Amino acid sequence: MSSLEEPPNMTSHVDRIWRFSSGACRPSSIDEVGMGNCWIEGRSCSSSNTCNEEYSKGTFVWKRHSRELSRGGSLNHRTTSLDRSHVVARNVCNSWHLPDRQDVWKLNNKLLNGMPSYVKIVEVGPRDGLQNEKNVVPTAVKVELIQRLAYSGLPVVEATSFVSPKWVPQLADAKDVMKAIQNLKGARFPVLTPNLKGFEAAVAAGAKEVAVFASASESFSKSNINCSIEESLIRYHEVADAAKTLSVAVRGYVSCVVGCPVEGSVPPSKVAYVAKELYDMGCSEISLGDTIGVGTPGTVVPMLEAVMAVVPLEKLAVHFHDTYGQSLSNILASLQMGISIVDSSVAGLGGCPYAKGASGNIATEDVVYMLNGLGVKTNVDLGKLMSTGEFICKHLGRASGSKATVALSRITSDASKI
Ligand SMILES: CC(C)(COP(=O)([O-])OP(=O)([O-])OC[C@H]1O[C@@H](n2cnc3c(N)ncnc32)[C@H](O)[C@@H]1OP(=O)([O-])[O-])[C@@H](O)C(=O)NCCC(=O)NCCSC(=O)C[C@@](C)(O)CC(=O)[O-]
Repeated sequence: MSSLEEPPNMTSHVDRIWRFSSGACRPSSIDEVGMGNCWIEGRSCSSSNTCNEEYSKGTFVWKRHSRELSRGGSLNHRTTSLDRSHVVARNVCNSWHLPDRQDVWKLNNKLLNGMPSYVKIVEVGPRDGLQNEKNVVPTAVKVELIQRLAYSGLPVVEATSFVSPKWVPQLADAKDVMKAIQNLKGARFPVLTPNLKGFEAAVAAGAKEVAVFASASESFSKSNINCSIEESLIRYHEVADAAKTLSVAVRGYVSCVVGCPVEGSVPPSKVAYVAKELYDMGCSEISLGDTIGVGTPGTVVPMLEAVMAVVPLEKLAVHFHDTYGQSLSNILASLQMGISIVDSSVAGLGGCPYAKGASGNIATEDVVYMLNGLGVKTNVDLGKLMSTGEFICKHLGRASGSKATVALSRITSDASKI
């Protein structure tokens, strides 16, 4: 296969490590790496160095991107707070995995057909992630997590929930969290509100956006919010009306869009009904949640078709839990159908306290990695995001649920040993 035929992200793992291992291509100092003098590209190699030659003929795609990044992108920023492997990781994330959309297009015209050029990622880790933690995370850690996520370039970071502290004690400090992020700029910080009481408390605490959460399954509605679907819609009408008066945007979630832990499979018509109700009452965005992560493209596509028939495509978001490892394929199928808003959780944190056995959301790092590979813009800095994931995982005392983070960390730690 010639280099032109080779898909940009298909370089073998071993080959990549070999390239990293090439001693002649190593940076002579951390500055050299940090300032974007990308050593992988071989610019700092001598002319007799094979590495230079290899990259000039084999990796035209990322090479052009390295140049773009060094002009205005994050490779130009001198990083003092990150250690050497972080900087290396950043270079890897920001150059290697950013093919030119045009080139990918030529190679994979069919795959990219209909796909958006920009995807808005809604980070739900501080809410969906931390609501399910056994131990309550200190407020200061939550606040730092939110700050770091916003600093990574995420446009929306769901911050917390104004729900009953008896039901979800993990987020009982919602007011304090909101107070601490009042002056944080660069992202929007919606919060969950299950009723008017929660909405009023959220607005009083400074929330400018809220989210209501209904279910397409009667049983899940009962166990999650202690009322029927219809009762929940009445409550959410009240919230939506109050929000309209205050010009507060409301996002609407629909849970159990393909399966329910109690009822099993959920018909697409039921999902479409709840989604339309939420949309009609004034929700500006409808997020479709596969709460227990059972969906595959085989069930997700018909569900999306049903919802797209009643709610405008641009108002729809997808929210996949990764219990069965299907999230990325479901996201890809959703993007191919034109969806351009994806929910995810840093380090794959989370799960729903009322859906036993459901694992966390798909890791934001893995979504960004895939979108970078597709040449779809997110404006998220994968290096900063990965170090945010490390920050929260360190605090929680567990490994990251992001496969991209695990793989990239292994590569960079191999590189730093050389
Ligand atoms: C909905 C309720 C409140 C009903 O709870 P309830 O017990 O039926 O409500 P109630 O009206 O009888 O009130 C009981 C007590 O809660 C208080 N209360 C009532 N409302 C509030 C409030 N907003 N904030 C604080 N306190 C509240 C109320 O004042 C009262 O206090 P008491 O008189 O006993 O001292 C409860 O069931 C609840 O809080 N549930 C939260 C469930 C939750 O947060 N689930 C996780 C999020 S959903 C999710 O993860 C799915 C999603 C969105 O990610 C998408 C997906 O993956 O599918």
